[in-house]
Amino acid sequence: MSIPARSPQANAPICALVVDDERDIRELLVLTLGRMGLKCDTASSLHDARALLKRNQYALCLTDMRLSDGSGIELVQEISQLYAQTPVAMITAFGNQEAAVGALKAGAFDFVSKPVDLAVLRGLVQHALKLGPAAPAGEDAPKRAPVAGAVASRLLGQSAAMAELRATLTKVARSQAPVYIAGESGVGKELVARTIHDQGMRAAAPFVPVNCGAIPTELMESEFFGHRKGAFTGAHADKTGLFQAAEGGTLFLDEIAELPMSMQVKLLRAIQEKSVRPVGANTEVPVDVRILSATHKDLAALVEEGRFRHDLYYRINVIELRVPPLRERREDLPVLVDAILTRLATAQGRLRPELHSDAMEALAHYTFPGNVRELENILERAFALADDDGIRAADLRLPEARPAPPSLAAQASAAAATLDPSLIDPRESASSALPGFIEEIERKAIEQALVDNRYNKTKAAAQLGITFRALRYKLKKLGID
Ligand SMILES: Nc1ncnc2c1ncn2[C@@H]1O[C@H](COP(=O)(O)OP(=O)(O)OP(=O)(O)O)[C@@H](O)[C@H]1O
Repeated sequence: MSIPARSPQANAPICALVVDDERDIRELLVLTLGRMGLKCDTASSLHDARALLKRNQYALCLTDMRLSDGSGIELVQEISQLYAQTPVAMITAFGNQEAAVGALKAGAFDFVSKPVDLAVLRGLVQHALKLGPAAPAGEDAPKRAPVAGAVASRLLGQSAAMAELRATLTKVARSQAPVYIAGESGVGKELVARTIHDQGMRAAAPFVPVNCGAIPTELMESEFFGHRKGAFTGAHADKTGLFQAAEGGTLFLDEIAELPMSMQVKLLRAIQEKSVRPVGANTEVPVDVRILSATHKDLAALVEEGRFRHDLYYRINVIELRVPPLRERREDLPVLVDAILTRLATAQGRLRPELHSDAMEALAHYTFPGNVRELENILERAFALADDDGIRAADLRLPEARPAPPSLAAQASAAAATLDPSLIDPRESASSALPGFIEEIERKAIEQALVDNRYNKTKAAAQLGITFRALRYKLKKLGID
């Protein structure tokens, strides 16, 4: 079917289709959209909606879930397939998360629950309009937004897996559906989340990454939802939470598996109701935030074990993306190595060193348990050690190229030795000032523990005798990425 191009004239009326069998709701929606400058056609049944869609082109369709002659889901599916340039949103009954998730899976870009909150509805309409001028999700989409191509190129890799991931991201960016990003540590999950944000219609609004494992449990509610002055001891002023900080944009919940059960319930509520209640406040504040989440853990297994709420998993996992480990896409190594070395050289004002073929060969055979982040660390270290002659395999100091791995007991005593300040000569340290010296000891111990535990932070923290959160804090403080 050929779809007429949308009128390029800026002052041509923008048309929306409102589908609901309740007259009052239709009128409310038409009034609200009318105040936003949209002209509306209305349909009270699936049959009428189909007829209108055949004749006209719409910048947006809002449909109720239950229609007299069928389900709104059917309409969502048809619009996504036949009129892909029309964003469609579903109106669902309050608290009916199955319907909301079903609509998103069927291709709706968003949903709004009844009773319709007009502020939420206005936000949704604005987002829908930013999706135009219409371009089908798919191959044409990257050409539409100039920022998209630029950002997509940051997610490097020539493998088929990365090409497929980039193509999926372009489609996913158009939707408002929650995306769950699975993959090992250091594989690029946060970069994927940023790319979705940057390519989507929320790009101009904030991208707020949150490490769920780094917030102390007792502060979580206030961090996420904010608080009112006087809500608890120490609440000296009103504080905006992370949801409100991400207003209009994206909240990226990294390490979501670390959320305590009590917080999982509250998070689910905020996501479903699209509103938050700051600690100490009497009223809810509507929020318009897209939720992306990630963890390196097997979330489905945690759900099975009863350690992660099934309903929250179901809600955040409308679209699941898997970022493959680096060892499954070794073709990406040359382009990644090239980009990382160029970045290091530019940052340090040095010439980009040559990577000798023996070094590339060694990288090609290495398993990269810490994925791209580990590759970055390896190259950074090699870059520091390399002379004008370039980087050779020995400069990489790959764990597997070292002498036979020590036993666990030997590893433990080696870690303990690294922690023993008496074995480190402060005169050999880059900084002989006490804070710098202590930091250096910490850095060495942490780096060693990470290598010993194949970049598994939970195990590294256990080896170091500190909590996972404390390790995350120290990694951030010491700038160990
Ligand atoms: N495909 C890629 N192209 C370019 N850089 C990448 C790619 N994948 C990862 N990186 C880089 O590797 C580093 C680690 O990536 P990122 O922080 O996104 O990983 P992660 O999976 O979120 O890690 P963690 O599980 O530890 O939170 C970052 O510096 C990121 O820019």
